Amino acid sequence: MLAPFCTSSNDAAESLINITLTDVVLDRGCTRVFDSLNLTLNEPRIGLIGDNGAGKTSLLRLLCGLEVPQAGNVCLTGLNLDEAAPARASLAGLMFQNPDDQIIFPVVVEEIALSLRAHGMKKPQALQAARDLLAERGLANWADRAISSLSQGQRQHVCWLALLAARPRVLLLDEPFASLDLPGQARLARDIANARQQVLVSTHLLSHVRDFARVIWLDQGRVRADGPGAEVCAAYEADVASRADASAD
Ligand SMILES: Nc1ncnc2c1ncn2[C@@H]1O[C@H](COP(=O)(O)OP(=O)(O)OP(=O)(O)O)[C@@H](O)[C@H]1O
Repeated sequence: MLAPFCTSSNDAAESLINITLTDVVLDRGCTRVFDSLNLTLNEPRIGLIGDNGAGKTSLLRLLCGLEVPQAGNVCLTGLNLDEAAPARASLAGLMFQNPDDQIIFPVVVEEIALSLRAHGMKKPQALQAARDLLAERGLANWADRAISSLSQGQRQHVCWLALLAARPRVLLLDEPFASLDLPGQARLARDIANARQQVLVSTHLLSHVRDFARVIWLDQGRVRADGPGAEVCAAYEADVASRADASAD
């Protein structure tokens, strides 16, 4: 039997891990993305917003060890990326912007079972638990479907279920709503609200983070604003509107 994926907000608060970035410098290719970035990320729900290329994906990739900074430190629970490496998959898990960058197996049930096997389940048990998870969600008929037969939004849904099954302590979601239809967005928003883990969400759909206690607006690799979602989203929208007006003149 799987542990429940959702719990009360009190339990979510109890499972917070301390994330700090200190003087982080990150280059990707010939682009300097971050130049001395400092952040402490301790809230249960944090939104990341900003223009294309602002650094949202790069920040999420740093937190799960897919990017290594040229200088500075990224620490999870007080451990830097190297020290945290053995436990990293159980600390932080990324849902990629593009499902095809995340999905490994050709069939839905195998992809979700992979996440469960990371917790030591044997293959037959993991496959059965993956089927049970899909059935609980009314998706039993997806189990044996080829990933290649799913739409982009359906693949994103599989990625979300695989991440939930992996149960890392921090869920890093890179534009998770991008390909979802409106019912899918509502379902994912409800899942995020109920998740027992700490959640960082990057999105261009501000309605999904406006109610968060904390939203960070990244602008060309720098923190332009950081505070309650309603305030930071309003500031970003005002800036976007003023740039649109300026370019129309
Ligand atoms: N694979 C890469 N190689 C080189 N540079 C990259 C790579 N990926 C991103 N960059 C650069 O890093 C910077 C930050 O990109 P990043 O993907 O983090 O932005 P983002 O805020 O997630 O953008 P978007 O909203 O378009 O997803 C950009 O200048 C981008 O061109």
